[in-house]
Amino acid sequence: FSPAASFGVRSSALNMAETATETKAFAKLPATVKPGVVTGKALTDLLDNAKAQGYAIPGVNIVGSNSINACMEAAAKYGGPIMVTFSKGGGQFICGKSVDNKNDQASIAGTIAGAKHVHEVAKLYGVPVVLHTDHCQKAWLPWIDGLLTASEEHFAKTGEPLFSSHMLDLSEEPLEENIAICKSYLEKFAKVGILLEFELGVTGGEEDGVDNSDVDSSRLYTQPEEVYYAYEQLSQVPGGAFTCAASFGNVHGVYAPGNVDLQPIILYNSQKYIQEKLGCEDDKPMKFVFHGGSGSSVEDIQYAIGAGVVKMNIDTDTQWAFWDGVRGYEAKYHDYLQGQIGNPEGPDKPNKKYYDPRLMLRAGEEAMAARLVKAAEDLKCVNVLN
Ligand SMILES: O=C(CO)COP(=O)(O)O
Ligand SMILES: O=C[C@H](O)COP(=O)(O)O
Ligand SMILES: [Zn+2]
Ligand SMILES: [Zn+2]
Repeated sequence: FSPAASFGVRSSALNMAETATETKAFAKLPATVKPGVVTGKALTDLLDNAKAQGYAIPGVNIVGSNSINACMEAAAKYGGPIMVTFSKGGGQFICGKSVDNKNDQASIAGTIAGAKHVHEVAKLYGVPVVLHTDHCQKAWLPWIDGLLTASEEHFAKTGEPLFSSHMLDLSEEPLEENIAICKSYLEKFAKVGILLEFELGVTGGEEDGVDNSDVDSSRLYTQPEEVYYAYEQLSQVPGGAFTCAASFGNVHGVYAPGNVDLQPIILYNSQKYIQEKLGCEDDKPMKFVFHGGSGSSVEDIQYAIGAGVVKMNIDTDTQWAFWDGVRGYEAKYHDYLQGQIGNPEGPDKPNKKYYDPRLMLRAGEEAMAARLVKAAEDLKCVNVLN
């Protein structure tokens, strides 16, 4: 099974250029996966490896260079890959909230700026980084169109797209329309080696400002027939690579115990159904994505990995971690942070060394990175590089 067989096709001139500036390969990962941004065939190789070895990669929502760097710092610590994920709102935030976002211009510019930051620095962290975008409903497709144009330009220059993968979340639309739009985008993505993540069913809680807390609970649980329909349709795209965000009761956010009823068995049932329909050897033909990872139990997470989950999204818990780091900093240095001058050491003592924003932001980064190391442990994504 190799839906992306044609990814990574490059001109021989580009191949020669790559040999000249050779980057070291990782011992435990396929040779195509190198430090820096991972796209095309290298990405499908990485996900195949995750599926075969039984680990999943953290997909982390970021909002700027602090959270992006915390992701890469964590990946270097736990010794595994990371997926840096831009939401439309996160991209807009990187551009700056004061900028008019007409026609998604700020979201597009900010997401590209964030991606370029990663392209520039990722190799210095020595880890494979997947550049991904999060939930995109139908009305937001112009955001993805802008990013696709940037990837096409990047591909023309370098033979690789700017972004590794995009999620299209058309689960508000009827299944046939959802998959038809996904298919038309996958045709464009495949030409430049971008992977598609599509969604079936609804992620509960809040999803990019859409409040799904009242949806009929049956919509929170995807049916195996829907997964097979999507698989069968999207497999028709030459060179297309895709993952599926199926709903098994996932909810964005963290709630009091008893409010979320995860049923990852749905993923097993879907795999079994597809395998029977296809008559294939692979007992996990679909690569699944676990949304709403925050607050999930290690048991549910590892069960889902056994059913073919290769990525888990985490946002709320890393938001909390970043804040908790800042909060801890403020608590520790409270008496040095009440004015520019004057602290417990004397009324004339300057406090510049305490209120420099880098100090509290660094505390946030450290706490976020520590939370991501824990996530990677839960996902069995530790020490998979060498
Ligand atoms: O699914 C997510 C982003 O798409 C993250 O969900 P959580 O905020 O629940 O971790
Ligand atoms: O599910 C997580 C969302 O994609 C994050 O969206 P947001 O940045 O608009 O909060
Ligand atoms: Zn959705
Ligand atoms: Zn999500």
